[in-house]
Amino acid sequence: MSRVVEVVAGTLIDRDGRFLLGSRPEGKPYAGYWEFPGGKIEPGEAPFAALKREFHEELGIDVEEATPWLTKVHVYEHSTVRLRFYRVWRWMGEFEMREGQTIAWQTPGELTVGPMLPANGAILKALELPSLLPITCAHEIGEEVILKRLAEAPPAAVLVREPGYTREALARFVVEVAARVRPAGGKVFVNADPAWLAGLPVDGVHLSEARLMAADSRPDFAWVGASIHGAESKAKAEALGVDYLLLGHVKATPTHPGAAPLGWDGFECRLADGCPLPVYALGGLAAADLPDAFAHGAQGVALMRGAWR
Ligand SMILES: Nc1nc2c([nH]c(=O)n2[C@H]2C[C@H](O)[C@@H](COP(=O)(O)OP(=O)(O)OP(=O)(O)O)O2)c(=O)[nH]1
Ligand SMILES: [Mg+2]
Repeated sequence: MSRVVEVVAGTLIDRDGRFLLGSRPEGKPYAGYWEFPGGKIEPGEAPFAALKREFHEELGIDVEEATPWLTKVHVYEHSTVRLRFYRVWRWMGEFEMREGQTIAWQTPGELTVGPMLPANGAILKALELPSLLPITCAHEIGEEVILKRLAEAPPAAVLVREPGYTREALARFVVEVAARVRPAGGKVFVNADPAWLAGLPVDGVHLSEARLMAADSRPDFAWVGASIHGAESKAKAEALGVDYLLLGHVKATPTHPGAAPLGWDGFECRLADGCPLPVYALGGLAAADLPDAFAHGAQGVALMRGAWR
């Protein structure tokens, strides 16, 4: 394979959750296509330094706080690129279109500009996912408290996971969850045999690591998630075209008594070389762990007991 061109790109996220796209200027490959601002890393340059330089050169703004996100290798006709996407949380300065480009603030899932650079599909989907993913544990704390919480504050997405439930019990609970979450625009994912979900009001299926490893094709749902523990299942999830991953456990949790937690360094290590999919950190975590999760490349935090306290 020819040399891989190292690229950084940044997703600016504003207070309303909108993100910034720019059009590629005339004279470059894919001129007129839309992209996240960024560009090639210079020899010897650190990725974050390259991100700051590119934003200054292209938009005249200073990136003050950014965290690493997805990493994606894509083969174009003109070159093979390794794209390191960052989420940019804070910046200073007024926008100046220094390359004659156009910019547009966009709402996740409701793009009004196009076409987008072909490598960017997974990142657009990741932008539709929240930072916090609550996971149900009605088998431990009862359904009532969970359904009450969902009604009071419907989350942007919820993962139903009820080991030990019969097919009928799970179906009934999923309908109750969906009735509280979906009218507010939230997504319902369910950890179950995909065949159990036919006809139920769900947005996605979540595959346990065992189901992921046994799957020979992507289940036919708008969203497919998977739990992974290491490189083998991560590779399988990428090959299957999964949309998001859960990786843990980061801290000690009653779900896995006796098994040593990964810690944040272990979590990051499992994603060595980056991951083209958004990854939620899981296991003994709370919303207060979000800054650590972002700093270690996570999409956010998946909460089980911590979501319902
Ligand atoms: N900036 C950016 N580049 C992307 C994205 N998606 C994607 O596939 N790419 C590819 C397109 C290009 O092959 C490469 C970025 O190179 P570039 O031409 O923008 O590089 P640059 O800003 O340093 O420009 P130049 O100085 O080389 O003209 O990465 C994206 O979202 N943002
Ligand atoms: Mg550029």
